[in-house]
This record gives sequence, C-alpha cells and structure tokens, in this order.
Amino acid sequence: MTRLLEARGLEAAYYTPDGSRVVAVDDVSLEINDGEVLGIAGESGCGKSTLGAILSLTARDPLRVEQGTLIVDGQQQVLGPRSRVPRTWRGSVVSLLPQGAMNSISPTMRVRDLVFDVMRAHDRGVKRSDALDRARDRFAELDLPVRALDAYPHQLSGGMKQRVVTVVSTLLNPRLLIADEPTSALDVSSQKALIDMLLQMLENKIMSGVVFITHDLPVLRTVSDRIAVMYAGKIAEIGDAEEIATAPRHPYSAALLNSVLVPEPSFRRKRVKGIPGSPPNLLHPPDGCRFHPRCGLATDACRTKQPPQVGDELRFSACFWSAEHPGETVPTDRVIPIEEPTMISPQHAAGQEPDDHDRLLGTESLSTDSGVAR
Ligand SMILES: Nc1ncnc2c1ncn2[C@@H]1O[C@H](COP(=O)(O)OP(=O)(O)OP(=O)(O)O)[C@@H](O)[C@H]1O
Repeated sequence: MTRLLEARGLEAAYYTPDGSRVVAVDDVSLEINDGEVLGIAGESGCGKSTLGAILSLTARDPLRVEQGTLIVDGQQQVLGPRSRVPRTWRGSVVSLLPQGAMNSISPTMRVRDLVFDVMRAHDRGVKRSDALDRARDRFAELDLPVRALDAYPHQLSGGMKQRVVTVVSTLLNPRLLIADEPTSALDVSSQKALIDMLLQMLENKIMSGVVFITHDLPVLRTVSDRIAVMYAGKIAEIGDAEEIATAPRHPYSAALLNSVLVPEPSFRRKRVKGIPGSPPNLLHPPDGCRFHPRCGLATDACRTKQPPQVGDELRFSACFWSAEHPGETVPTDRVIPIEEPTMISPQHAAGQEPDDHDRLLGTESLSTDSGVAR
C-alpha cells in the first residue's frame, strides 16, 4: 500500500496575550495510505482543529507550529518557527475545508466569483473563463447542478452550500483534503450526500486522501477507513475504524464509545454513561498518561510515566494497560470509575438543542431537490 502522508513529531502551541504557552498538539505522528479516509475523533478541545491546521499548513497567530515534518506524496516539508511553506503547497498538495466554511462565503459573492478567487490565489495569471470551465467540468463530474455556479450563498440549501464549498476547495486537486467538522451543521440526508460525494472524489482521484475531523463517532465510523482518537493534544489510539468502534484497546476510546447517544425506542429511559470529570487544561496537563485522572484502569505507572505506544504506526494504543494486555479489547464495564447515569431527552440524544433541531428541519424542508433555490 502506498503511503500518502507521513507526519512526524508534530507540535503546535497557542501563545496567549498573558504570555502563556498552550501546547494543543504534542508530539503527534501519523500516517495515511493512498485512497484512505482517516477520521479524527475526540472531545471538544482535544486538539482536532489544531492538528487540522498543522496538516493543512494554515496555522496562524496565536497558533505557532513549533516542530514536525510532513511528507505528502513524497514531498517533504519541515515545520518550525523558521520554516517557509511554499505557496504551491496550499490548495494543491494539502487543502483545508475549515469548520463553518459554508457560512463564511461573502453573501454578495456568487459561487463563480469564489471559484475565480480560489484559482487565482494559486495562479495569479489564471483566466476567469478557464477557472469557470474547470469548475463547470468538476460540478458535472460530481453531479452537482452547474447553475449553482451563478447562485449567491443564500440561494443554496445548507447541504448544497457545503458540497459546493467542498468542491471549490478541491479544484486544484490537492493530494490531501482536511475536512474539519464538514457534516456537523447538516441534517442526516445532507450528511450522507456530502459523505457520498467525498468518497466519489476519492474514487475519481480528485484527491488521494481525506482527514475527516468530527466529534460525531457514528459519522466517523461510516466514512473512515481508520480512526485516530485524540485526547489532550495526543493520539490515544489509532486503528481500523471498525476495530476502534467495536474493539477499542485504549480506555479513553472505550469511554468515548460508551458515551455515544444512540436514539432508540427506549432511549427516554436509557442510562447514558458519560465520561466522568473533564479533559485537562492544556496549560497544565497531568503528569504521566493525560487520561489517568479519568481512567478506571489507571495504575501508579500511569500517574507518573509517559504511556508506551503499543503497536505500529497504523494501529497503536498509547497505554500501559494495552502493553500488559497486547491485542486485547478494553473491558468497557471497567473503564469508567464513577458511574454518573444521565437521563436524556430526544433532542439531546440526537446531539442537538431543541431549537437547532427544529431550525435544521425547517431549513432543509424549504430546499428544493437539487438544493438550489429557483
Ligand atoms: N486562541 C487560543 N488561545 C489559547 N488556547 C487555545 C486557542 N484556541 C484553542 N486553544 C486551546 O487549544 C486546545 C485545542 O483546541 P482545538 O480547537 O484544536 O480543539 P478541538 O478538538 O478542535 O475542539 P472543538 O471540537 O471544540 O473544535 C483547546 O484546549 C483550547 O483550549
């Protein structure tokens, strides 16, 4: 299998106005094979978006990438305070679909203007007509209505807007697309349409790999070949999506899976096992394994020493328990020390506030079939 990405020793920190240094991604290494979707999972604040910014070379103040190496499709980029990223990398080697991208298009800009801007950012001399031709071909290839190019953002449904922005951000055929929470604001049918389109783009070799960032584990299981579970700036576990979802080897992955809310007929009475406590403040992360204060399997070693990485680059768990039980699945009934049963409402089970839920349904029910208002 060909390696598309090798990322080694990535480290990035936020510098706050009071001079503090918050290390949000700490010594992260990972690999992606050609044609793969790598999902990045983890609770809010664990460093997913920061990792996305490093991989897409889009880190900006107050975030500084302090060290690491990226090798994409055989091309190497050393990262650090003094490294200069060639302009040709952004958009064509790596491209970011940022969180909330679909809502950040200027309301006075037609999609075709956005297309021209994106193409011109890479090639100052590109002609408007050539940029548009390329977009037209791409829209047709992916069964998107070509007339969406003439639309203003407000004329597109949420789902169509997100698909359009995704296509525009990959017009330069990046080898790797980093999609940060691309489905989070979408209803389920728009989520499916976007995921189908991303998979089609991979099949058509528009890009060779995708990093898909979301806290939504069921979505991640559907779309990913492998999943990396992040905790407090580090990768706790990485492996095949199915294995992570059904046979986790790291107590944090198991706890995260236990806390997924699955809507089912009896869910009003369902007791959900949340993860007790909260993720650490990254200004002062705990010694040893960063998950140890919340882990039911923690031993003295976990409290004082860095956990070993058990496995290889493609499938590992950074955990003392895993080292003692190689290849074993974490006993999920033992990972959560203090059980805090929570009664949940239907809206919370779907991961939405009641108002958001209604708004989403309302918005989408106004959309036309093609997603473009006439
Ligand atoms: N501007 C900032 N200044 C200081 N610290 C920051 C800043 N932005 C993020 N952080 C810290 O960096 C850590 C990682 O943030 P990041 O946004 O990468 O997490 P995330 O997993 O993507 O979260 P979410 O799912 O909520 O988007 C967090 O703990 C956060 O407190």
